Amino acid sequence: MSAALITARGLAVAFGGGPVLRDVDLEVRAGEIVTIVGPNGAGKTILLRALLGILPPARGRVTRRAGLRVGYVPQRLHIDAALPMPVRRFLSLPRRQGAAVQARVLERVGVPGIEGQPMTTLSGGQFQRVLLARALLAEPELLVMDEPTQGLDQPGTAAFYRLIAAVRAELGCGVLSVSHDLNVVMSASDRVICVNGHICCEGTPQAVLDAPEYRKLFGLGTGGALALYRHHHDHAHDHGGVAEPAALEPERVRDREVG
Ligand SMILES: Nc1ncnc2c1ncn2[C@@H]1O[C@H](COP(=O)(O)OP(=O)(O)OP(=O)(O)O)[C@@H](O)[C@H]1O
Repeated sequence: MSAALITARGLAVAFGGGPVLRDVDLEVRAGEIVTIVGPNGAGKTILLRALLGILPPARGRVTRRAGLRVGYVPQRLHIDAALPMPVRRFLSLPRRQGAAVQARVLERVGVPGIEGQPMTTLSGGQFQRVLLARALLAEPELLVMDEPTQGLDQPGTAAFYRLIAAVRAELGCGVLSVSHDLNVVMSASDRVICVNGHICCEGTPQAVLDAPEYRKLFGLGTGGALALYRHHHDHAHDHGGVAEPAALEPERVRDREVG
């Protein structure tokens, strides 16, 4: 197996009120698609930011491979509607990119020829693809994405993840993303990590897909992915004020989704 691109050991992140994330051990290797799932406020974005070195760890260590090229697709990006920002200018932030390079990368992400279109007039799917295009300009060895399909419908989401799979195959990059699209995550990831203030559970989606309980649940809204929690979740949460949402309580989920 290839060496890790990025590794966290005993990672904790704290703000004034105490740790929001603790005891995180993880690594992402070249060519691997790893997806972080978890409830709202679980610390997913914080984890990405700590891995990227934007937030300092309160404890533990993050190691990035020397000279690692990272492409980052942020969760939200507000573009001021009053600011004329055509796609071509956006793609040249922060580094100027030539027309041919821009045309190629837009084509690559499935939105050719939109260089002149203002960012504010793009559809949700086009906008996300332009964000991805900008991240790809870094020729990343590791692509990090924070809820890249937020606001997209199911087919749009599925298409986006198919694109990510193709990009991974082409570039051989590692992909680390946060996602709420739990059913899609199941088929689009090599490994799923469930975070709720710490790593609750992790594993291959296949192991979960093979479980009879999962098959029973699969396809029923978020039921399939919630089966993941049910499958591995064998401990209580009593730490640091991070609440365990009722929606993730295993048996209740089962009753609600199957019954
Ligand atoms: N700058 C900050 N100062 C203090 N607390 C913060 C700060 N940023 C995040 N937090 C807290 O850290 C916790 C984790 O936040 P984070 O944004 O990582 O959640 P998340 O899992 O990405 O949630 P969501 O799915 O809603 O995006 C939350 O309780 C949040 O309130």
